[in-house]
Amino acid sequence: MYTLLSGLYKYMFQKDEYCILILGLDNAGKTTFLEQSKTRFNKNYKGMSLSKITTTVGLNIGTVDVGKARLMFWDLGGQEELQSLWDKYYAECHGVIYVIDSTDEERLAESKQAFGPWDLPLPLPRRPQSSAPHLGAQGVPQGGDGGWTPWSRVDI
Ligand SMILES: Nc1nc2c(ncn2[C@@H]2O[C@H](COP(=O)(O)OP(=O)(O)OP(=O)(O)O)[C@@H](O)[C@H]2O)c(=O)[nH]1
Ligand SMILES: [Mg+2]
Repeated sequence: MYTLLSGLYKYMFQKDEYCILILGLDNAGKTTFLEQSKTRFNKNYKGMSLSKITTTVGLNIGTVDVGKARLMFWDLGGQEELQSLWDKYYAECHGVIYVIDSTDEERLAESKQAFGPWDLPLPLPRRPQSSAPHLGAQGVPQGGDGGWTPWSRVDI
């Protein structure tokens, strides 16, 4: 009986959870985008002043509920020395938002390069999960394949 009721409860109220990476060069506007999304979609969220946002060292995590989906955004630091950490998150994410400051023409080539050398296979779309992957001490996803779909090569 308990199993039946808990299954029904989960079916009715549990949200499918998706992890979305927010990538892009430093100063591109990733954290600002995340804060704006949280303010727009989370009714009770009192957004922080955008002028207080400082460069991200590590990552910021933000959750936004949209209908039956829960989007967990991982906003990673974009500084050059932090870009080498990006690929640690690919296997655990369902999607990527790549932010470009279109007014910063001088850095467009750099932005393309940071996005471009993905000579790596990207994961296929993954099925949603009921709980977020475990993040280790440095905020990097830890262990286990979580039953994800195998990787497949995608050319950009
Ligand atoms: N005018 C304008 N300024 C923006 C916009 N988005 C972000 N900014 C400004 O750009 C600067 C950098 O924004 P962040 O959100 O910190 O950039 P980031 O990509 O998170 O940078 P890192 O954390 O260093 O990787 C801040 O001064 C923001 O106020 C935008 O849409 N328009
Ligand atoms: Mg940031």
